Amino acid sequence: LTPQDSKRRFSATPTLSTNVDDAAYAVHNCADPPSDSYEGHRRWNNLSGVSPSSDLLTVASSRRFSSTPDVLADLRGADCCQDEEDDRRQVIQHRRRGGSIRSLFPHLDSRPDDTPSPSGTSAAAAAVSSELSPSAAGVKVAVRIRPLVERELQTLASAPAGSNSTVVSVSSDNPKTLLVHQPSTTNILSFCFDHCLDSTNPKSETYADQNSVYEKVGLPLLDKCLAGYNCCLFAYGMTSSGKTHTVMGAPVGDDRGLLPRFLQDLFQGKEIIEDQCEQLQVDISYYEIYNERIHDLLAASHDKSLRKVSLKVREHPTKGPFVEGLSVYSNVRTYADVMTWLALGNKQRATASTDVNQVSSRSHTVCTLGLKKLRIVDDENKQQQQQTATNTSSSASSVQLCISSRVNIVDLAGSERQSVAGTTGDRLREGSNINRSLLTLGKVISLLSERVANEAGVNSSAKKSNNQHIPYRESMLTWLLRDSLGGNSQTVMIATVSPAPQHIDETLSTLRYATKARSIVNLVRVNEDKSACMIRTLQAELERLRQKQLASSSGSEQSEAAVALAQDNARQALEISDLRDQLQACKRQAEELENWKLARLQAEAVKENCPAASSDTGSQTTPKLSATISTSPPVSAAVVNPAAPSTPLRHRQLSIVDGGCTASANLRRLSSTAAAGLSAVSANVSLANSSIGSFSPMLAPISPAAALEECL
Ligand SMILES: Nc1ncnc2c1ncn2[C@@H]1O[C@H](COP(=O)(O)OP(=O)(O)OP(=O)(O)O)[C@@H](O)[C@H]1O
Repeated sequence: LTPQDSKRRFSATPTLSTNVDDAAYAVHNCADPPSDSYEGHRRWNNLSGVSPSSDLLTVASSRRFSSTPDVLADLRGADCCQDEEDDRRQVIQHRRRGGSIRSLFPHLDSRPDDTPSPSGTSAAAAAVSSELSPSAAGVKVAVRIRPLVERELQTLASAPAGSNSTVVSVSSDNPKTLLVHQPSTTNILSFCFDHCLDSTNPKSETYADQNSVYEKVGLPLLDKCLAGYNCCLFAYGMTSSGKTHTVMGAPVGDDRGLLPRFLQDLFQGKEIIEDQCEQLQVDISYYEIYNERIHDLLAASHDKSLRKVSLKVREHPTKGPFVEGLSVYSNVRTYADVMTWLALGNKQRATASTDVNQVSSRSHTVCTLGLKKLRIVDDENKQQQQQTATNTSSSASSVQLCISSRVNIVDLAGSERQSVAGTTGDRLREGSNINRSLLTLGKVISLLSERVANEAGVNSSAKKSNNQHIPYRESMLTWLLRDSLGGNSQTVMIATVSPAPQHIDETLSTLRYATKARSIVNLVRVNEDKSACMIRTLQAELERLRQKQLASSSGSEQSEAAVALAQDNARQALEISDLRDQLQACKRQAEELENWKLARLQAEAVKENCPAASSDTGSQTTPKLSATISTSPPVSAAVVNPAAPSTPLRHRQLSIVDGGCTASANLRRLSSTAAAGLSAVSANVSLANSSIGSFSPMLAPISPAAALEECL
């Protein structure tokens, strides 16, 4: 960093007493975004003056330590608080704008919550087991074409007229197809990838800036790692093709690379997750593989000898290869904190100038983020746990591990030709080591893609090469990335290429590697703690039982209603039966009336045709009634009540009406002999001042003679 640069950049803060403050300012407060990536490079390297405090050194020796605010404050000064506030404000603003958590982080939906499905435990258990069982996930490949750089433009200026300035482009027909124009043969080769990102011309509509690269490549990985999958992103390409620009870019501003953007969103997501009774614990480690040796980039020491101590790779029986003694900063709280660690690592990584790249990475760097999603168990849940797990009641913790994942972001050193890079001495040795490890990486990729082809039955020599050994341990890089290549990881390769004709061979080589990498299939699964999984299943079971109990209690309410309804029905049935009885009675009355009419018609017929005979025969068959009306003056109307002949005669009454006066007589059966003449009076008729309104309206008033006839 030249004094002029420094003056320009830090003009806003005239008195910065320590290098630590400079570093913090460079990371967090640079108001002037870098004009190009080289500027960005320098900005990261500006942190070379960071000299961590002795406190940090003491903690660092224990290798695993927490990323406490004091430690970070030592590294970057007090300005951090402002950045934390900014992060928080961003999230709050998003919420105020009505933005939902889900819209910002769709992955929050991808995990099944604890609410059991109606079908109960079996569904919950099935969901749990399906998450834990591995599924196939192909390695995704994105290719990014960087713009021509100054050096390439100069070379082109001296090229013969009419020659192509760029030989790599994205097909206008298919955005996933990359076209390479071979200048020597005028052939056009096409390659297919998951994303083709053209960053050659900022004025083009399809220009892929840093943000669109992040959204296409980084954001899906963020979703995956928050859902509990291990993830890996590695940038691959020749030297100076734009790997570091893509992964790191500048620490601030629009030129920020994929990793800072990823971290920013991760920490925004952390805030949101923590609003939901969950915690997201983020650990960070950062190392480089330089000349096949591993250096801890976060071994924050001013002592250079300690900083460059070579660490060893060991094999954990279940977790696989790991770097022994690597510093891991646990529980990093904010984006500002994590950027401080990243800045420290970037300024410690090995870079040097070559003929093709002024700031060429001389090592592969691996930034590893360990994520742990913890659930804060409330008292109710705790009680439930105590009930289910009787022995653990005293040790029930208030925090429960749900899922964990590991993210490796790898910025590989670029392959280089000695003749082009113009390297000698240390640079040459570095270059050959870089090439050797990249060669092993290429071999591993080739063998893995062959294995996939064999399994698919594409390769004829299937049997032979299916069991072929994959030489992961031939280089540190492939050994440490074993899980990312053919293991349990959602992996993305971002291949960077230069569009310049003079790099066409390296470009084609990169694209062929990328094509092979794209055919690798990993077996991925959610890293969920088994006990958490068990607790989740038990909670689902408990909830199912609760729901069942709730349903049965609401069932008893229903049965009460059913009883009331049944009683109602019974009441109604009784009423119906009453009505039916009444109807029957009415029908019977109607029948009696019919019968009576019939009898009357018969009597009339007998009287008209043969009165003597009829009386003889009638005396034998039908008992007759007779009455002498001895009223004076003679009555004008007579009514018999009731009219039905089936009613016993003694209950029937003859009423004789005359001008409002009623005479009534009880009818008596006469003997058959007496019945022969109507003169035999047997009815006692008395007059009374009573109304006849009580008589049935069914019987119309008729003449006294007719009334008597009816009685008979
Ligand atoms: N997309 C881009 N837009 C603008 N400039 C870019 C882009 N990609 C790369 N560059 C420029 O190209 C040069 C080389 O980029 P970078 O250092 O990222 O390459 P590299 O692949 O990491 O190289 P090495 O392997 O040597 O480290 C830098 O000056 C950088 O600014």
